[in-house]
Amino acid sequence: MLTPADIRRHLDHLTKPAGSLGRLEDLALRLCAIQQTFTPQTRPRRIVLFAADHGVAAEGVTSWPSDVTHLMVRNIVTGGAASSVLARTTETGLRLIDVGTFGPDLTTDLDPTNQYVCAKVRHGSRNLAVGPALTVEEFDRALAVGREQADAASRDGIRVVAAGEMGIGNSTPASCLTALLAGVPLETAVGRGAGADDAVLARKRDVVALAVAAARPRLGVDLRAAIASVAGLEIAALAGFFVGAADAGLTIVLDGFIATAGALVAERLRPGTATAMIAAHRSAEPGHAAALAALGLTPMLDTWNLRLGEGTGALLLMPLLDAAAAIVTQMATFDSAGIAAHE
Ligand SMILES: Cc1cc2ncn([C@H]3O[C@H](COP(=O)(O)O)[C@@H](O)[C@H]3O)c2cc1C
Ligand SMILES: O=C(O)c1cccnc1
Repeated sequence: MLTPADIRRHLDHLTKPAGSLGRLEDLALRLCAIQQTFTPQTRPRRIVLFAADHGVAAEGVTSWPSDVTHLMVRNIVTGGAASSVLARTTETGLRLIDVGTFGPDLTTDLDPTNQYVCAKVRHGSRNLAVGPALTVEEFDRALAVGREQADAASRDGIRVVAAGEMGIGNSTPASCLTALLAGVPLETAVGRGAGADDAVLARKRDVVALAVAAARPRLGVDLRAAIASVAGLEIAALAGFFVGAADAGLTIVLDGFIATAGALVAERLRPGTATAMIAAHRSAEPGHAAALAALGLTPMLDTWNLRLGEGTGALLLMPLLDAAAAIVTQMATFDSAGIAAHE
C-alpha cells in the first residue's frame, strides 16, 4: 500500500526543491495514490457523456427549451460541441449515451460514428415539482446503463475515465441532490445553470425548496426512493458509471456541478467511490465547492469560471494529468543525477 507520505517522499527525491511544482505535485500525488504506483498511466482514456431530458423543465426553471438536449446530442457526436473539441484536442475517446431524451433514436443517423448509444430508460424524467421524477425501478435501470459503460471502458483497457452530461433543466435535480445529500443550504445549492435570469432563478428556488422538503423525510426510510424522486436519468447513469469505474480500479476525473451530483449519489450508494476521483475544477455554480467538500475532494482548477458541464472541465484537466504523470515517471532523482543532499 502506497501511502500519501510514501508518495510525497518520492516526489521530494526528484531533482527540484520540495513542493516547487506546486499543485502539479498534488495532482501527481493523487494520481499515484489512486493507481497505487509511481508509474501512473493517463492513457488510453475516455469520456462518457450521458444525455436525458427533464419533466421539470416545464416549470420554467431553465431558460432553454428541452429540444436543445437532442440537438446538442447530435452536435456532440458530429464533433461541433465544446466537449467534442476538447476531447479531440486532449486525445480522449468520446461516447454519448442517450439514457432518456425526449428526442428520437439517432442510431441509424449517427451509426457510422460508433460513438452513440441509444439506451433510453424512458422519454425524460417526470416533473419533480408535482411528484417523484423517477420510480426506483427506472432509477436502477439508469444506474445499470452507467455501470455497463464503466465495465465496457474497463474491458477496452481504458485507464482514465471522465463522465459528463447533457440535459436541459438538469441543474434543477442537481441542486435538489446537492441540498439533500451534501446538506448544502438552498440559497447556495441553487444557481443560474445555463444562464437563468432572476425570474427563472426565483422559480427554480421555489421548485427545489418544495421537492427537497418532500424528499428529505424519506431519506432515512427509503434512500433510493428519496434520491430517485429528485434525480434525473443521466444523473443516475453518472452515479452507476462512477460506482462501476471505481470498482474496476479506473481513475475517475470528475467534472462540474451536475456530474458532482451524480458523484454524491454514487458515494451514498457505495461509500468510498470518491476515493477513485480527481476533481477537475470548481464550477461557477455556487453549490459546487460545498458538494466537492462533502466528497472530500479539492478541485485542481479553482479560478476558471467554467459553467458548461458536458465533461468540459474534466477534459481541460487532461493535459495537466499527463504532465503530472510525466514528472513522476520521467524526472531524475537527486541520487541518479548525482546532486548532493538537499534536506
Ligand atoms: C447550448 C447548450 C449546451 C450545453 N452543454 C451543456 N449544457 C449544460 O446546461 C444544462 C443545464 O442548465 P439548465 O438547468 O439551466 O438547463 C445542461 O444541459 C448542461 O449540460 C448546455 C446548455 C446549453 C443551452
Ligand atoms: O458545472 C456544471 O456542471 C454546469 C453548470 C451550469 C450548467 N451546466 C452544468
